[in-house]
Amino acid sequence: MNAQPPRIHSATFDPIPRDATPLVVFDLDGTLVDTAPDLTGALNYCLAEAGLPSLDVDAVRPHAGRGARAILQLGFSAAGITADETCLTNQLPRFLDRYNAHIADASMPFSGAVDALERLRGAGFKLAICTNKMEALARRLLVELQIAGYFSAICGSDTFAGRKPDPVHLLGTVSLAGGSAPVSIMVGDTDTDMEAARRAGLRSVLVDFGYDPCPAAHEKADLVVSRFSEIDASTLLRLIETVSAD
Ligand SMILES: O=C(O)COP(=O)(O)O
Ligand SMILES: [Mg+2]
Repeated sequence: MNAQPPRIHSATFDPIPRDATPLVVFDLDGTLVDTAPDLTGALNYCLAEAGLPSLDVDAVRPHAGRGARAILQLGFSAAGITADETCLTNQLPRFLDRYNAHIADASMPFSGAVDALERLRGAGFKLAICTNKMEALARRLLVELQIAGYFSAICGSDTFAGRKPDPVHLLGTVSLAGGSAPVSIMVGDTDTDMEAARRAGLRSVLVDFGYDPCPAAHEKADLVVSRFSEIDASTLLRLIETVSAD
């Protein structure tokens, strides 16, 4: 059983509805789950089929949040080959089939992530996923990791007409989760996430252990954390109230 939604002391701040349940929207790759190992596995499968050398996971990790095409491009360019659109379009189904079949072989939630989900749910927060992964892949990963049940909505790059940083993606996720933007927070690892939050009018938390915590992402984030233990109910409620009072 979930606890009662925490009280947000918002009486003086328009437009937060008094009875709104706070919502935390998580990015997936590089934020909740370290997906780089299985993305690297799918890449190396394609490279091997093409007779090209494999890449180490550490070489792929900084690019792991940029989608399958970018990861394929990285692998081919490391072998000195410029992969044109036709090459990428040909490789993509192979990559995605392999990834789909091995999506949780070695991918793991980051340290403290599941405890944070448990803690926030216990404190009455709603939780959701807004990822630029395709929705079916995101769902499969979360189910295989046995954490899908935490989320009121799981929205991927193909769920709505736009994807992050298009605010349509984030606002659609908030709406599907039954949340309200003024009491919602985006937690992510890239500038794409921080920019989506800014455009959608959500508070933002940057995890600096993710795949691409660049200076622009730091600049846009309302809060930067280095571990999940820093993400607790009181910190997030304070963030909602503080920014609301601006
Ligand atoms: O797969 C991607 O393109 C990125 O996924 P993310 O939005 O969960 O980081
Ligand atoms: Mg990410």
